Amino acid sequence: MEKQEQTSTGAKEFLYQSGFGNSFSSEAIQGALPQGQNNPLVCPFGLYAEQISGTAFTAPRKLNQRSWLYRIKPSVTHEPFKPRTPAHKKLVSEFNQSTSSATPTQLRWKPEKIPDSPTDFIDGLYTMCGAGSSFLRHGFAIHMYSANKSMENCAFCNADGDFLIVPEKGRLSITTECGQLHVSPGEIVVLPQGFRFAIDLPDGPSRGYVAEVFGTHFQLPDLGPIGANGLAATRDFLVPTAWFEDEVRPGYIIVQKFGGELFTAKQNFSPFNVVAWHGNYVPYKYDLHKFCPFNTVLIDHGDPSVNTVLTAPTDKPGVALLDFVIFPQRWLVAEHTFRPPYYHRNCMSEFMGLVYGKYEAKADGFLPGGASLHSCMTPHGPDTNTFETTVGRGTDETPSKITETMAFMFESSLIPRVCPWALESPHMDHNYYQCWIGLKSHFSHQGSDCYNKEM
Ligand SMILES: O=C(O)Cc1cc(O)ccc1O
Ligand SMILES: [Fe+2]
Repeated sequence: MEKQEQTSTGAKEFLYQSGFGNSFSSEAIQGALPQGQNNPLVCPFGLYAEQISGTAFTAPRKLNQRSWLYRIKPSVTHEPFKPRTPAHKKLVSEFNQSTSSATPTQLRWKPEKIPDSPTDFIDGLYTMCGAGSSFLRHGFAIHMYSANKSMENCAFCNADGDFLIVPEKGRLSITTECGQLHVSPGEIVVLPQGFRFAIDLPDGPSRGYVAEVFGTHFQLPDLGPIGANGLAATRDFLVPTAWFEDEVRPGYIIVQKFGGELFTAKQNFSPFNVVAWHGNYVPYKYDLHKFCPFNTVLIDHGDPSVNTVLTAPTDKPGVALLDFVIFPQRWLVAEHTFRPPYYHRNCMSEFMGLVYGKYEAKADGFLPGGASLHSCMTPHGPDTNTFETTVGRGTDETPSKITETMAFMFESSLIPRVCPWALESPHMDHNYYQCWIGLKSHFSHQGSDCYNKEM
């Protein structure tokens, strides 16, 4: 099924296909997709057939991902890769003592400024933290970006892993080999390992978050007792339709991220020259406002896993390499319950960001474009203000709605190491711990009606 994207601004509209994990197909020129076989001796219109494999050839069928691209010239038609100069010094794909530090401290960052000098998505991308190794195909990296200009005469290709991009400010107009996607704050986009893409900034400055997973791909979570419906619905995932340019582009550069280092290769044509394609290895976007949350309807604060949009699994059942979890608008109806997140320590590590609004556990200090990290077993929870005002309200059991907010969490079973520039960042909130220091003892042998008394 193809869908026309609705835009109220009159911006260029792109066509999308809908679904998750489907076998998709698309042709920009009718008849360009070979029928009945993948590599005919001569492809329609003289195109080259090229496969992109996102899983090992022999991966079980239900996990196997690959697509066939029919293009004007094959990707291989370029000069040798050379290290990009000057080197990008803030990208990491192997986390060890020489690249990053271990710290159990609660960390929080204020939003990064939009750069003054011309900076595109590639130059504006920097790794915050991560674990494991892209070389060993197990691990993840969390990056952020702050950019003010479109990529020009170049395409990016990430050989290390899949990018899940969460824009917080400014739309992204992304050209991929499968076609184009518009991604606004409040939407996310997944650009799987190996696809070439170029990011334009139609609104100017842009900022956001990126989760990168090594060695696996995002999938929808099982719904268990929730049943067959709810959370993110397959039909709300949008995949581009074939779009190509048949252009000579002298000095066009492919920038390849390989082991966290950037390499460049020159070619004289646009890599967005795929006239038709089919397969199940594809870039896609999803509007977080379409998420159908499930939650408590009587007592207690449920675990945030119920808000999982996408999960990148490990080999251990139920244990994620990286879960993408959201905290969207929703009704709170629990009775005699402390409704904000509980105080907790978690064997999983939690990196959080905020797309807009306020987060229910933090009255102040956690801002759109900012971030926090609570690593394995590091205690955290609502700040003093949130606790005092919630408990101070007493047994207010009327339903209340959390509105106009979109916070999210990247949660991993691997323990992140933090990059030096993130630890030394001028945006680091060195007073973060203060948000809990004011939590006082309300303990009383007389019972629990002590909250409104001065302690
Ligand atoms: O720490 C956080 O704010 C994220 C979180 C939210 C929640 O509702 C329950 C547990 C949890 O880790
Ligand atoms: Fe948490």
